[in-house]
Amino acid sequence: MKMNVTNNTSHDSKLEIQKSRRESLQQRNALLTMRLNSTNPQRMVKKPWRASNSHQQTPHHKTSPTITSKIPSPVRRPLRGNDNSPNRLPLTKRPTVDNTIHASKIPSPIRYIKNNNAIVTSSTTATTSNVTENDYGKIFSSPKLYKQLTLQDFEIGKKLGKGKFGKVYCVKHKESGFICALKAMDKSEIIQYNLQRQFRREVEIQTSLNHPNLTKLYGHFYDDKRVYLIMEYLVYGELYKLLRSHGPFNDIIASRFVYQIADALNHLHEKGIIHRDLKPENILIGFNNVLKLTDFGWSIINPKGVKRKTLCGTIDYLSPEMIRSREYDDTVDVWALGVLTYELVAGDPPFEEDSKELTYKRILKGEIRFPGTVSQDVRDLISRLLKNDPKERILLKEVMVHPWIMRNKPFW
Ligand SMILES: Nc1ncnc2c1ncn2[C@@H]1O[C@H](COP(=O)(O)OP(=O)(O)OP(=O)(O)O)[C@@H](O)[C@H]1O
Repeated sequence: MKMNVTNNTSHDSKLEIQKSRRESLQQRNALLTMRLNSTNPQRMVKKPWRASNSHQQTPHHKTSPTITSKIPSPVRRPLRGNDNSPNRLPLTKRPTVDNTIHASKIPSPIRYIKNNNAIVTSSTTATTSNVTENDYGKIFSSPKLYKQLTLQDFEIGKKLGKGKFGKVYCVKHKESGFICALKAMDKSEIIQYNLQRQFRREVEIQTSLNHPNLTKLYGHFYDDKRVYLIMEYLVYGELYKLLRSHGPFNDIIASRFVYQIADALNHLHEKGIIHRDLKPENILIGFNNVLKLTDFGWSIINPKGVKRKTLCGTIDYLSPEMIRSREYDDTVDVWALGVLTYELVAGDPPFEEDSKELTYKRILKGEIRFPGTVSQDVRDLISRLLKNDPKERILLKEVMVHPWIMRNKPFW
């Protein structure tokens, strides 16, 4: 639901906004309840969203994509820690995620850009909760409840996915009816990989953040075997899967996505946090194509001016200074945003090669080859983000007002 709030908003229109926000929360809960119960909502038929400035659409653009259940998951090469580091994680392929409900129950998020009335029509059979967004955080941060939370407080729904250290489920908090994502991780594995400190840091950082484009962590609890993270539930899953199934996005969609991630990164940097693992796998999609950056496992609180040296991230997204083992700062996220922007409009990362060594070589060379379908405006932005010298990289605030963004913004 798109709302324009101006400074002169009257009391009445404020009430109107609050009301529509509440309604949209109820709609959200209704859809989530449907998904939790795996009921079969009517297929929501909507006009495919078309870009009004169609000249900007790439030949790859499809107007009505559907997320398919079995999306081939090309090998990504996560790189975690120095080769000698005890914390180095195995360089494994990302696990395949059971995405069946995404495919069968809920249409592509892209269709929601201009037409989200479908949420209303589809929710008639579902039960709704009266919990408002502000209450969500309170439910789990209330000292009384927080201390007492156990797995029994949740109704466990579908498995949403599996990460290296745990499984993620769609769950309903029985008392409030609030639907969220619950990530369960084995304590023994955290200890085995010596990740206690990293885990604690991830929880601390993510709990302290509050931004529309960052996945909220409402709280956590544990039992003898596992620790559980209660997270905001992002109904459409990973941006990576959408990109794989949809192909490159047109400028209107991609610019909106890039704007949101630039905003999220800017917020993190203002708080002195570097994400260090930006990539489409770590971006989840909520209602109305709102993107949420997630996975703060490699984030670090980094006071301004302090440089870091740890090599981390994913090979295709590594910055030249990281590859050269030089000191770096939050501009590594700006580089990664350049790689992400390229991947969104071209379909693949800019320096992708068959081997790690060749990829490194291409990153260091910094030569960007654009497919003919990529517009001049976005080429300009990508070139400014992917500057070899970190000091020359465009500021995130400038990204948000770059001509590519500004020209496409009216069509979001
Ligand atoms: N908040 C969420 N809402 C909806 N789906 C989620 C949420 N968090 C995770 N998922 C799904 O569960 C999958 C596993 O997530 P998880 O965070 O455990 O692992 P990961 O990020 O894929 O890998 P890693 O183990 O490297 O962190 C994700 O790929 C995503 O599809």
